[in-house]
Amino acid sequence: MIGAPPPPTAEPIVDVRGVSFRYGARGALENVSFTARAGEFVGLLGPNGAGKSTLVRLVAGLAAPSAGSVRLAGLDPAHAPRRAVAQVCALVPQEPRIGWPFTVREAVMMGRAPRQGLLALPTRFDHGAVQGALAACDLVHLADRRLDALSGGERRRVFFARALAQEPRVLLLDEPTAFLDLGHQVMVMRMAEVAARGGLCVVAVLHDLNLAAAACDRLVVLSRGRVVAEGPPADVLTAERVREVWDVPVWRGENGVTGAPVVLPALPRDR
Ligand SMILES: Nc1ncnc2c1ncn2[C@@H]1O[C@H](COP(=O)(O)OP(=O)(O)OP(=O)(O)O)[C@@H](O)[C@H]1O
Repeated sequence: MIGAPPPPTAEPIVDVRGVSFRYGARGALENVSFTARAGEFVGLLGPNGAGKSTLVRLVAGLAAPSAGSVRLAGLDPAHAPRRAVAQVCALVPQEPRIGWPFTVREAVMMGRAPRQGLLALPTRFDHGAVQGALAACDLVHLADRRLDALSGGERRRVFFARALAQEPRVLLLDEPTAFLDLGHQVMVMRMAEVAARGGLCVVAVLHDLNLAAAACDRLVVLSRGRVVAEGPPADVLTAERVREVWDVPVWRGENGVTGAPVVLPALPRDR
């Protein structure tokens, strides 16, 4: 963890209260409440199908809750103008899509759209934001490469850079470390931490409990559409809770270098 999170008294910029959501007859979220503040890095954890992506989509305004309320810097994101929402919040979805003929630099420049006038040429501020995002994501050497000539992991970094170039107040990341090698997993988590320490509110869906424990200020655990735990990583990631929620017996220890909690499956091997 880099530096300290904001005091718990700060106003939440993401404020989800008593939210439920259904896909047709199937309930995905049930009475979920959750807040996140500027300067905070919050990890959303939970097994497959727990409702994490659905919650992120509601915060980004891509869907409206069937009950309860979502506020994003005071906006109702499902009903506010998309441009106003995009000036506050950038989402890096699980499987971002974009037309292939673009270069990395052009794709990252798309993040500037909510800040540009219709048909206006990019300003030096736009170019500066794009260059900064490319540098932060270790993409400068790939800037003129076409997206279809990148590996899956490289493309994920491009979408992260596009979100940073958007200069949002809230950064929503859905599994930002999927398909990345260990070095780039750590790089992305550090970028998220640095963004939070710089004043962004960062909310990331994560499956790697140990990366989440090492980097996040606070963890929120979803299970079957409900919040079942919330708090600092060391309090949330107990062996009992991981076994209960993920249905796997684990060994719970501590990273000898950082002090962060570590959980590893504790299944005896069949020999
Ligand atoms: N488009 C959809 N139509 C119908 N049901 C859906 C749809 N998307 C998700 N669901 C269901 O809603 C529930 C929550 O899904 P969601 O994708 O939010 O879970 P998740 O925690 O992000 O899972 P994962 O870790 O597997 O990505 C699951 O039961 C899922 O099957």
